Amino acid sequence: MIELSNVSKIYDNDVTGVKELNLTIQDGEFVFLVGESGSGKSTLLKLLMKELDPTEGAITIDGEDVTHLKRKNVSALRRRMGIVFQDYRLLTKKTVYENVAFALEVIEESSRKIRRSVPLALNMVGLAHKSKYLPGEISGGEQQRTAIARAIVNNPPILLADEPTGNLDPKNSKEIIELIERINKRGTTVIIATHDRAIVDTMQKRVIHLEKGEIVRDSEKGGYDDED
Ligand SMILES: Nc1ncnc2c1ncn2[C@@H]1O[C@H](COP(=O)(O)OP(=O)(O)OP(=O)(O)O)[C@@H](O)[C@H]1O
Repeated sequence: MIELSNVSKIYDNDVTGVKELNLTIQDGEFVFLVGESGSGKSTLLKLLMKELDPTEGAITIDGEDVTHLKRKNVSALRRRMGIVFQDYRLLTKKTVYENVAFALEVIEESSRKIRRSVPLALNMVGLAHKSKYLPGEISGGEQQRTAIARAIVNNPPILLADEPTGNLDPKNSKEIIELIERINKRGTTVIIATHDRAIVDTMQKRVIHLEKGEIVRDSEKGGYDDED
């Protein structure tokens, strides 16, 4: 369970990122964060992945207070999170297989575990047949699927995604969201920041709407613009 209690982030230039957020996300939930550009979606994700510390308030993940963590504890927390970005962030000189394997190499997993886990993750995202390709040789949708394989290869309980379909056409966007939904159905908690109305409207999941850093709507199931 992820809990935010009265969480605010004020940037150094006095700009409010998010303000007095109170939020509980249960294990296994699928949550969309929506709102205009600048409403605080990325700030909230960065607080969860501990790229930022809150100015005020408290964050707990699975009962552990993670409001302020030392660097080595941030690494331990990140092992429990898969993270996906709009721009994929793949290593351009490594193959699809090597990009996914790299996520395990940096946490010093055994080569046996890597040999076993990488093909499973690539199968999950439907890319086993492209494992020897470089990112520049595959489509944007396939690059994002590679990034998702990298994010889930260690079976993290939480998957965070910041505009994962932002660079994709509607068909690829739908495929990516359906893939993330399959990952969610295996039990992973999913939190996605998005502008993509069509996706949010189709999926009918929990929607948290931010405006100027504040939560203005939290619907258990709904579309992008639904009233409560
Ligand atoms: N590093 C930073 N320093 C100062 N202000 C920032 C910083 N990052 C974000 N902000 C400000 O915090 C507010 C929230 O930004 P945030 O990036 O969280 O919004 P967002 O909803 O993710 O927007 P987008 O959809 O454009 O990514 C904005 O006013 C933004 O300008």
